[in-house]
Amino acid sequence: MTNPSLSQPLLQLEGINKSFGGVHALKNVSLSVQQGTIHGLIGPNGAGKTTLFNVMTGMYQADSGCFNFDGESLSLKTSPQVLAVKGLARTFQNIRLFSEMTALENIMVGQHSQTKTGIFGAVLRTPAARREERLIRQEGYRLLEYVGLSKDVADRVARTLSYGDQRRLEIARALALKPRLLALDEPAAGMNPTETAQLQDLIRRLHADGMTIVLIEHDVGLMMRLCQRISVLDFGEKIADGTPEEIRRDERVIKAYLGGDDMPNSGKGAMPIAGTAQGSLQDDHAGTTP
Ligand SMILES: Nc1ncnc2c1ncn2[C@@H]1O[C@H](COP(=O)(O)OP(=O)(O)OP(=O)(O)O)[C@@H](O)[C@H]1O
Repeated sequence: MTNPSLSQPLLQLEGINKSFGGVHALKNVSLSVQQGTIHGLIGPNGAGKTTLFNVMTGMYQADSGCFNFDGESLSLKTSPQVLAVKGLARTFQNIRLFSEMTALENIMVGQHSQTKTGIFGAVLRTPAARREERLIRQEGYRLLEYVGLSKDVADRVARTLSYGDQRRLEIARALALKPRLLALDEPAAGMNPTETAQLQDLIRRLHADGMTIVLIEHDVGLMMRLCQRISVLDFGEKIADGTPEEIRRDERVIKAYLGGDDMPNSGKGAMPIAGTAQGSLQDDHAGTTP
C-alpha cells in the first residue's frame, strides 16, 4: 500500500472560485490530492462538493484559480474529454449509464475512446480492428469481474440491473478509461447496507491496486473508515483538511454538522447521514486505513 506521506500530489486546485449568478458556490477553495490516497470531500447539503467535483473534472469552468494535474498546469477551460485522456475519470451522483446497452457494451464504449484502429478499421473489419475488438471485449469481462459483477450480467441491458449493480457498472465504465484518478460522486447513495459494504470492499481494492480516489459521500462513517484524508466544505469554503482523526475533533466541522450557535448554518443543513451526525463523526472505526 502507498504511504500517503511519501507520495506527491496528483491533483492540486488553488484558490478556486465559482459563482452561479448571486450564489458564490466555491470561495477560494484549495485542494491537494496525494497520489495513491483516498481523499474524501464532505460537508452539509449545498456546501459546494459537487461543484468542486464538476470543476475538477472539467464539467464546470471555475471563474478563477489554478488547476494542476500530474505536475501539469492546466487551463480552467480543459474539457472533461481532455481530462479523461490525461487520466481523470468520474462517476455521477445520478447514475448515467447507457440504459439500453448491455453491461458489457457500456464498458466497451469507454474503451473505444482509446482504440488505435479508428472508424475505418472498425467499418472495414481489418484484422487489426478485429484483434483490438477482441481485446476490448476481454478487458470488459475483466472489469466486470473486478467490480464484482458476474459474467451473466454482461449481456443484460443496463437498466434491468439492480441499483447496486448499476453503480458498480458505472465504476467499471470509468475504469475502462484507465484513469490515474477516479472521482466518485456519492457512490453509496441509495444502496442498502450489503451493497454499501461491497462498495467499500471495491474502493479498498482499487486503493490497494494503486488508484488515487476522490470521494464525495454523505455517509460520514463510511468516509471515516475509507479515507486517508478528508476535506470539509461549508457554504462554499473549505473549513478543514486533515486525517479522519483530525476531522473528527475539528471544532468547525463539529459545529457545521451539528449547527453550533456561531455557525452560519446553525440548526439546518445537517447532512442526512447514517445514524446521528455526532455518532458518525465519532465512528469507532474512524481512521482505519484499508
Ligand atoms: N448549475 C447550478 N446553477 C445554479 N446554482 C447551482 C448550480 N450548481 C450548484 N449550485 C448552487 O451552488 C451551491 C453548492 O451546490 P453543490 O451542489 O455543489 O453542493 P453539494 O455540497 O454538492 O450539495 P449536496 O450534498 O446537497 O449534493 C448550492 O447553493 C447550489 O444551489
